[in-house]
Amino acid sequence: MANNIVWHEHKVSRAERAASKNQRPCLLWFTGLSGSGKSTVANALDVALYQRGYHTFLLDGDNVRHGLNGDLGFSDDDRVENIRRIGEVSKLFADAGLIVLSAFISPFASDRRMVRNLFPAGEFIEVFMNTPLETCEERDPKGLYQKARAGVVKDFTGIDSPYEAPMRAEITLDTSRLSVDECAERLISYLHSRKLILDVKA
Ligand SMILES: Nc1ncnc2c1ncn2[C@@H]1O[C@H](COP(=O)(O)OS(=O)(=O)O)[C@@H](OP(=O)(O)O)[C@H]1O
Ligand SMILES: Nc1ncnc2c1ncn2[C@@H]1O[C@H](COP(=O)(O)OP(=O)(O)O)[C@@H](O)[C@H]1O
Repeated sequence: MANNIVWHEHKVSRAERAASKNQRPCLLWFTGLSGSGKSTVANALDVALYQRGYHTFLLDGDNVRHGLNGDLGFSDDDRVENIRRIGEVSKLFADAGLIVLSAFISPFASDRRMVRNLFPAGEFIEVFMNTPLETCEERDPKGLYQKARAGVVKDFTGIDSPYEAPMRAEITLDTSRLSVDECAERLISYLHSRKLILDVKA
């Protein structure tokens, strides 16, 4: 596939780019059912980091599926390709020195492992939104569970398409028990404790 293509080393390294931002590049990978709070919590963390002066970028399921992955649906194969592309894009943003927040259902453990393996140890942080299906379905912010139960939407995660829960996520959050702010605080504390952000300017 990549015949006759030579990898170019950049003159400015990812570490140098990140050091000038007082942070280490990393990827926070939010995974969980639709309605589990991935977007809401990722956005809250994004705002909190931005307000403290860190450089971030948020990639979100619905938005990426409008553009880059507009050709993909929700078959197993399309979900695999969706996550493969997003993993590569996340890596590019991290190479730019950013703290990347990616919020996708990413139902298959093997795909999440593939993305993890693109990153140096400690720079892929799996955030498992372990909100019970009942709560997600009760919230049903987009009315999709109702459509899935009625058979109007097919292959819906948690209903007629599988979700493989992470076994060893770095962080697990249940938004039926924690507020948005509590979730964001836990994530900030984690980043701080791992020295991924160096100086919290609260
Ligand atoms: N069949 C089916 N199953 C699951 N989700 C569906 C489906 N059809 C549409 N949607 C909407 O698409 C959003 C999930 O896209 P993702 O790219 O995160 O999915 S995946 O990681 O490829 O499984 C998901 O967004 P979130 O609710 O934010 O998770 C849904 O709004
Ligand atoms: N503690 C909480 N954390 C995150 N979302 C919550 C919480 N409590 C209620 N919600 C609501 O649940 C819904 C979660 O939807 P969303 O963030 O889009 O989830 P996902 O991106 O996983 O599909 C939103 O309507 C949000 O306002």
